[in-house]
Amino acid sequence: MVKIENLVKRYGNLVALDHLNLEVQQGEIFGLLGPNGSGKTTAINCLLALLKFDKGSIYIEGREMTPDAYDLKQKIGVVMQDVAVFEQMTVQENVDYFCGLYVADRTRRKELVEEALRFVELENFKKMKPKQLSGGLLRRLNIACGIAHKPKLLIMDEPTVAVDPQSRNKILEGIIELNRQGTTVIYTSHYMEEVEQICDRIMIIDRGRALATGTTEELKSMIKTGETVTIDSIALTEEQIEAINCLPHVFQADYADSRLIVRCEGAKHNLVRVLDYLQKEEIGFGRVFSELPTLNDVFLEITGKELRD
Ligand SMILES: Nc1ncnc2c1ncn2[C@@H]1O[C@H](COP(=O)(O)OP(=O)(O)OP(=O)(O)O)[C@@H](O)[C@H]1O
Repeated sequence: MVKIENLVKRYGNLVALDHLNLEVQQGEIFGLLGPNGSGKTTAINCLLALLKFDKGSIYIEGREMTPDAYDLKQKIGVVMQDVAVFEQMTVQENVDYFCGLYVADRTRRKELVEEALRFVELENFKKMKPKQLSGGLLRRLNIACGIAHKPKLLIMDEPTVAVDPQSRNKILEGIIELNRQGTTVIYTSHYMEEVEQICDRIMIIDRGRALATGTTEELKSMIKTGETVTIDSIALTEEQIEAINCLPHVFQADYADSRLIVRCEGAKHNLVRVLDYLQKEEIGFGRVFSELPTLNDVFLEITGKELRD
């Protein structure tokens, strides 16, 4: 449904997108995951033909996307990072305005606006002005404005930034429901948990480059880490850290601020082996936990830095 080939975008000397390739299939929720400044918004703005780029091409439904490809734009819904609504209009008037950019027929539009307000659960707020809404409700209004015309392709750029957990869950559930109804979704975020929760496939992006693409399982299977054991409130000597590093299936043991983090390959009894060693050496410790790999581990192994803020 969407194909981006060799996209290069520079802002002066800064290369914001560096030969980015991306393909989104019809019916999927595709996640673009990367830290702040990695190029997600730039990619979206190029995709929407809002931004000129230096090199590459963009196709939607097999047709080249250009600023005047109005019939293609008709099929797209956009929810940008910053809430963009009219302060002087009510909730209902806002949704009607944005829907009106695509749907001229008033009767049909009335139905669509009501449906969108129901979908984001803002029916009881429709006469209110945006400034009377909480942050979470305002986000939901922004979403209603983007989806009312029933786009085939919905592009959402970090729609949950600064949203309370309850509204965030509602937004994520809403995206899954829209997808069930047939909408293809491109979703950008720097929150690995929510990308993992809703996306069928994920592209990890950093410094404008695609680092890896696949399902969550595929991405996690690309890395060495199979399990991470963390032990708090522990005091270790250099020799003991080295000994832990040499335990079977351990490939990296880091110790800092009284915390030991042991990265192991996927194998049985990793935690037991570490604890056995500590017991044998009579080393005391506090909280212990073991985690399966996360997308942060994928990012960390590929880039050497954390995805988390
Ligand atoms: N208009 C601009 N002029 C100059 N540099 C820009 C401009 N817009 C973005 N950049 C730079 O391009 C790079 C990519 O930014 P972009 O906003 O696309 O990243 P992002 O992944 O969407 O991050 P965020 O989540 O913070 O929006 C960053 O280094 C950013 O500072």
